[in-house]
Amino acid sequence: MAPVINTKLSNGGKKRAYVTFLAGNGDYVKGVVGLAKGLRKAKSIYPLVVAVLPDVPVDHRRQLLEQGCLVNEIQPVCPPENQTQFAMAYYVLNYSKLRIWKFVEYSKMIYLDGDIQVFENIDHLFDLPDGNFYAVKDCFCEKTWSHTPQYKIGYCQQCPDKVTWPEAELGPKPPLYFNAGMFVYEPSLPTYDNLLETLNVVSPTPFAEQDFLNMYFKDIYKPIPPVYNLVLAMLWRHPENIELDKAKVVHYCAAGSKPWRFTGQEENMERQDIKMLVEKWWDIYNDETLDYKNINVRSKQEEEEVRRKQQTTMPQFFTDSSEAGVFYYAKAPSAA
Ligand SMILES: O=c1ccn([C@@H]2O[C@H](COP(=O)(O)OP(=O)(O)O)[C@@H](O)[C@H]2O)c(=O)[nH]1
Ligand SMILES: OC[C@H]1O[C@H](O[C@@H]2[C@@H](O)[C@H](O)[C@@H](O)[C@H](O)[C@@H]2O)[C@H](O)[C@@H](O)[C@H]1O
Ligand SMILES: [Mn+2]
Repeated sequence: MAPVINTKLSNGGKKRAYVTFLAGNGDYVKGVVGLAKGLRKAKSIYPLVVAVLPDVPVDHRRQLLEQGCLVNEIQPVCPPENQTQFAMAYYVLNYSKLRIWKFVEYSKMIYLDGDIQVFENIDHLFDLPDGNFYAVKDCFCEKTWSHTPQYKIGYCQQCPDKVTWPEAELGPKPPLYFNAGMFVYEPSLPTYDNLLETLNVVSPTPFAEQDFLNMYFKDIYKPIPPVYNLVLAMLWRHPENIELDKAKVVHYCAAGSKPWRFTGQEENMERQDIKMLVEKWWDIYNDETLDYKNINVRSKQEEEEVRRKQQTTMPQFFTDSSEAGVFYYAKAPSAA
């Protein structure tokens, strides 16, 4: 089922933004606050929109607004009645992510899970050619995949030559499959309507909306490098494919790796690289200089400083104003 291709002009002068998803009254709000501060630290120029389900409490919404986020309430999306055993019971929540295709005030958006941190600027991804769906390839080796034929024969797209896909027994090799914790997409009402119509006629599957999005966008999916979504399990499943110091985006999706509830008890959570990444997440979360209110204060002080300097005489080492250096000062930070 090919998606309705975006017929809108490539940007039509419309806006761009990051978008994440928040449900419930639990601790994922910490993840979103951390993400907002991380985008600010990475000097992103785009805002962070947070699509919140109605059950997100006022206090959590206030925290997000105070961090400069744009809070959009969305209605839940429930898959058709089903007996599916989701890989994680709460994955049924994640179908509500599909509402972000309605945010057509934006020409292009980058979706990021709330358990993702952006450690380096990735704004350049907004300039990827329109008409495609960009995301990082997932891995099939965690036991969350034990229900699949890939897992059962030890096949993974991260190392396609390790175990040859047995076409005779299992049919054609599965198409490339992305992790839906991060993707670059174009909001579109026709696509949104078609997504929801299609959802009503397909049976839900263990990875919920991630499976659904992979099926829906398989014809226009374009893989991007793992530096844009380091799925933590790659560190022990496919270390040969990862250069940790080059990771721009880290996805804390391995069991036990959510920084705000990290205990270090689960399998692989004793690893030094995991502990380092969790600490890096907390460094940003706890950095008060990254709070939206402080950033604004600081940029006003910097502008004041620049104005004061500009009132002084032109430094003698400039022969004339044409050589005068342009005083650079911090632009007002993005809303994120
Ligand atoms: O109780 C919850 C569970 C999930 N989420 C959102 O749904 C996303 C997907 O869930 P999660 O990241 O836990 O899935 P994983 O990537 O770990 O499989 C999260 O990042 C959050 O943005 C949420 O807000 N509240
Ligand atoms: O609702 C399904 C979820 O599926 C994905 O998480 C999974 C998946 O990536 C597996 O491949 C990994 O083994 C596992 O660790 C990881 O949690 C997305 O990250 C999440 O946003 C959401 O779409
Ligand atoms: Mn996630």
